Amino acid sequence: MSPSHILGTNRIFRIACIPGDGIGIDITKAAIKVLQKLSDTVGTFTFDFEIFDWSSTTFKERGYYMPPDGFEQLKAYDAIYFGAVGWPDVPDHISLWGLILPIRNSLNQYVNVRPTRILRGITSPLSNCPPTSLNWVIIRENSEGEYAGHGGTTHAHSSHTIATEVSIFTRIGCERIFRFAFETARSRPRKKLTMVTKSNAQRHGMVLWDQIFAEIKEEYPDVEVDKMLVDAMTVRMVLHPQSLDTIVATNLHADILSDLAAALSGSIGIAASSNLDPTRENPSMFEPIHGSAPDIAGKGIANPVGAFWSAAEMVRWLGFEEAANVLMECVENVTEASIKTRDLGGEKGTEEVTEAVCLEIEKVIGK
Ligand SMILES: NC(=O)c1ccc[n+]([C@@H]2O[C@H](COP(=O)([O-])OP(=O)(O)OC[C@H]3O[C@@H](n4cnc5c(N)ncnc54)[C@H](O)[C@@H]3O)[C@@H](O)[C@H]2O)c1
Ligand SMILES: O=C(O)C[C@@H](O)C(=O)O
Ligand SMILES: [K+]
Ligand SMILES: [Mn+2]
Repeated sequence: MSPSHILGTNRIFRIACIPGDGIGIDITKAAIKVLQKLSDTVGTFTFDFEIFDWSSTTFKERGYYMPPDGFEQLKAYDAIYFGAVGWPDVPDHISLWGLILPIRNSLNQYVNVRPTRILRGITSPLSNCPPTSLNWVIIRENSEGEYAGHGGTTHAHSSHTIATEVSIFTRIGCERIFRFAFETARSRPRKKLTMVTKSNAQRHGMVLWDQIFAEIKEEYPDVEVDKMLVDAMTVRMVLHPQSLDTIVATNLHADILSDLAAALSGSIGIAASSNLDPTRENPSMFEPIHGSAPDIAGKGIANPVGAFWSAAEMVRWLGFEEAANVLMECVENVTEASIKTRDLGGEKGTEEVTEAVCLEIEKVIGK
């Protein structure tokens, strides 16, 4: 341990980076560059990045995404930065279940936080939607529900093939995600939480979900709550975005709603996520919500903004709130100056946007 670490003047954080596949590689490189610039310029923390080559490419060579001691390796780090996993020549359930889902599960990252707002210089595809009208945080249950992985297939090779995909809702799983969601809602000015469900059609797990929400809300009398069926929620997000603030939803519902939220705030390429272990016993993992985007991979045009926003959330989680805010200010100075990729109507490449953010960091912090 360095003397500065002991004195606390320069905290050193070990970051495990898993770029993965496709544009995951480009945007992780961009995020590392910006984080490096931020730490060099701020001077109170340092990142020690280690790159893990766990991807669909290495899966095809070695037969596995993560080595058997993969989780143990990750536990030695302060945080994980993730790009994306998935490539057309590997079935998507193999890649997801080979890497990202087991990490979320094994490291107890039971919360996925997905903030959405309209950044400066970006316009929503919704007409009449100023930035003040769309400012949400989606809290995604990240450990069970429709992603429990329970089920199976029998009677294959017959006309009676059966496949089940069993959703699992547990009391503990529901209680802990709702408490996190209420705490998030309470920490925001509007103190407002919308719970998303589908308990009209799904009469067991979703009914338990609703029941436990009703119990936990008694602990938070200062938070205003309402409840939406997920289908109607899509309509409300589009037609009355200003009526929403903090949103809590199941693993699958929030997965879908967060892509919609990203599009409504301008692009899937700007949306961030934090996979958190709120107990802090294990490292948390930060990644943009988008995937490997095979259609644009290798072209140098991936939007790195979602990767930068995720990096800012990592900095915040590690305790440097002010530096996280400065990073977001710099990112928004760049989008406001119209230095944008094609998905946002611009013409810049990933590297040009990255360079612009680095220059902005020097300018803003150097002031
Ligand atoms: N957490 C993850 O690692 C994760 C997330 C989503 C999808 N996936 C995987 O990624 C692969 C592709 O999935 P998909 O096509 O459904 O979703 P995707 O998010 O990769 O792409 C959807 C569309 O959005 C565009 N897009 C995505 N990110 C962008 C960015 N940063 N800049 C500009 N445009 C961007 C893509 O070009 C594509 O047209 C699949 O294998 C899927 O399983 C992984
Ligand atoms: O389904 C998933 O969780 C993978 C991906 O779509 C994501 O949103 O991270
Ligand atoms: K991702
Ligand atoms: Mn998704």
